[in-house]
Amino acid sequence: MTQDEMKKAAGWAALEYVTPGTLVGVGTGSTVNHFIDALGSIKDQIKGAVSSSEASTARLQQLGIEVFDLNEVGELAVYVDGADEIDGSMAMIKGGGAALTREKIVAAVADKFVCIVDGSKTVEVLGAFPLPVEVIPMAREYVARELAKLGGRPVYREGVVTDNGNQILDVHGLKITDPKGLETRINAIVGVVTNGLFAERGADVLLIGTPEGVVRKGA
Ligand SMILES: O=C[C@H](O)[C@H](O)[C@H](O)COP(=O)(O)O
Repeated sequence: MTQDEMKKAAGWAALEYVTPGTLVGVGTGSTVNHFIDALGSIKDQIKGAVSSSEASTARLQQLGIEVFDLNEVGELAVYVDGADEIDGSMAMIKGGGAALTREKIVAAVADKFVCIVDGSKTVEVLGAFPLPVEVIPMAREYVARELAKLGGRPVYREGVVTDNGNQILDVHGLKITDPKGLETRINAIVGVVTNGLFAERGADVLLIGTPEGVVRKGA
């Protein structure tokens, strides 16, 4: 079974968490693209979606799914998204696709976060995947110096501009023993828009695509 087939299995399994007649929060990335395709198969049964990126919006609309502005809707029942890493406490590193800020916003208004991954994304300790940090462009080098003081090695993701017009620093070499504490600490650096630690608001349900089938954790 290929990695993409495992992502697809997890993406389609997430349909179970979609309630007919509701709006669905939709994340970003190659795993979520499978979920979007799955949503397309039931598009007449849902009200529409709230999207976390221009890329997901385009894919949703291509399938005929209406995309709503978050400011025009209330709470969402469910948010479905992938992750770059997820640990046993359901804390995640996200933002490999630079969509972390809008993802964190949509996740914040959802009752339930359903994380969909292939088996390579589950880890004991977060941090082997470089931690993405979205920064206001003029603050990039200042933020990089502050991140270095925390023990990381920030690398500017050259050529990438986020949907919000900002830049990304990928922080290598962090030992993330306290995900919630580090999430709060990095967000307190002036010029940081968001960091890719989703620990304060982790996942509620984890669907892992494996060669033996989809493994579920949480409820
Ligand atoms: O910014 C991107 C998102 O956080 C993605 O959810 C994450 O990078 C996982 O993406 P993929 O499903 O492509 O591995």
